Amino acid sequence: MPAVRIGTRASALALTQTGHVADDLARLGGFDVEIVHVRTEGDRLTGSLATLGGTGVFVTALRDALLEGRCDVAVHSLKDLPTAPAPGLTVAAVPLREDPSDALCARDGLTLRELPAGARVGTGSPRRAAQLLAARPDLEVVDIRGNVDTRLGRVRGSGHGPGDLDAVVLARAGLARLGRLDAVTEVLGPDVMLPAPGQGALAVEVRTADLADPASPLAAALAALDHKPTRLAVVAERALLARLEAGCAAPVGALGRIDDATVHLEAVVARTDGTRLLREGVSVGVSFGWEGDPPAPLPHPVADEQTARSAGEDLADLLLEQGAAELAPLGPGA
Ligand SMILES: NCc1[nH]cc(CCC(=O)O)c1CC(=O)O
Repeated sequence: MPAVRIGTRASALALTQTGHVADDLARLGGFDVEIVHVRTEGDRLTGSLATLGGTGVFVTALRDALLEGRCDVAVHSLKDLPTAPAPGLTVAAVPLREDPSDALCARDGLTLRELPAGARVGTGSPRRAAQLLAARPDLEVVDIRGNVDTRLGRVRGSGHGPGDLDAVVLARAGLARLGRLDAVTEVLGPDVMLPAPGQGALAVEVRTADLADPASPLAAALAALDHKPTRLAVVAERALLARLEAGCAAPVGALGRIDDATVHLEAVVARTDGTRLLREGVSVGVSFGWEGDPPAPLPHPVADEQTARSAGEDLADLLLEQGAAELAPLGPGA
């Protein structure tokens, strides 16, 4: 049986995500999968995520492991992946994404509307803070970080931590993967909170050289794992982020959806205190790249990705025309 080594961070979330991809690769390509643990800078640093500066703290060590041949495949949370391409590496699969929503995990089953005035809500994300405060200006947003269990433990009555908060906001997808949907008291719809670009999706990255033969077992298994509508949605979301020159800590939300061969992309740029939100959307038809007679699927839907990318760029330009850069810290060095 061909062997493949998958690199992962050692966090519970990374391990479950990697485990799912490992199972998929074993099923699709009959691989003997070995899991390799890689320690990343993001696991060591303890400061607020918003103050770490720069993007991709969770990603660099995994990419180094790939480039140095210590593993063959790396699984990332797509929202943690910088938008700049990594020389020598390719995201060969974006599997079907989970519900990309954010989720409120509050004490006593409370929803966002039901939280009392002045309630303390924990998040380290300026995007979540801004949209929370836009919906409920009376809340007190508390900057927190740490893994999912640490954050859930800070909710009063959770029984697992100090309980100094009334609620926290986390990605629903991460909670689903960890089997902790029991903690969710409200899934925040896109009308209230647009997720981070790429939230809920995974990126399966490999050395570009290993894809040279598209018929190789690894390339074929990755092509089968790739979910085209998810890929087009995240390409649009990430093109917007790149055009805005916004990092993962910027108060920018975006959600792409594919429906009837159309990419619908919605985005928000916010002032972190929630006093101003700019929200816009675009819809652009995509071709699904069927070719030949009889039609055969293209293995690499290049044309579609270009259309999805320009949807993201056009929406970013629209937001910039409306003053996005005056609201939020965007641009290099932001
Ligand atoms: N930045 C941390 C991170 N990276 C990916 C997820 C959740 C899973 C996902 O979005 O795919 C999380 C935790 C969170 O935001 O709650």
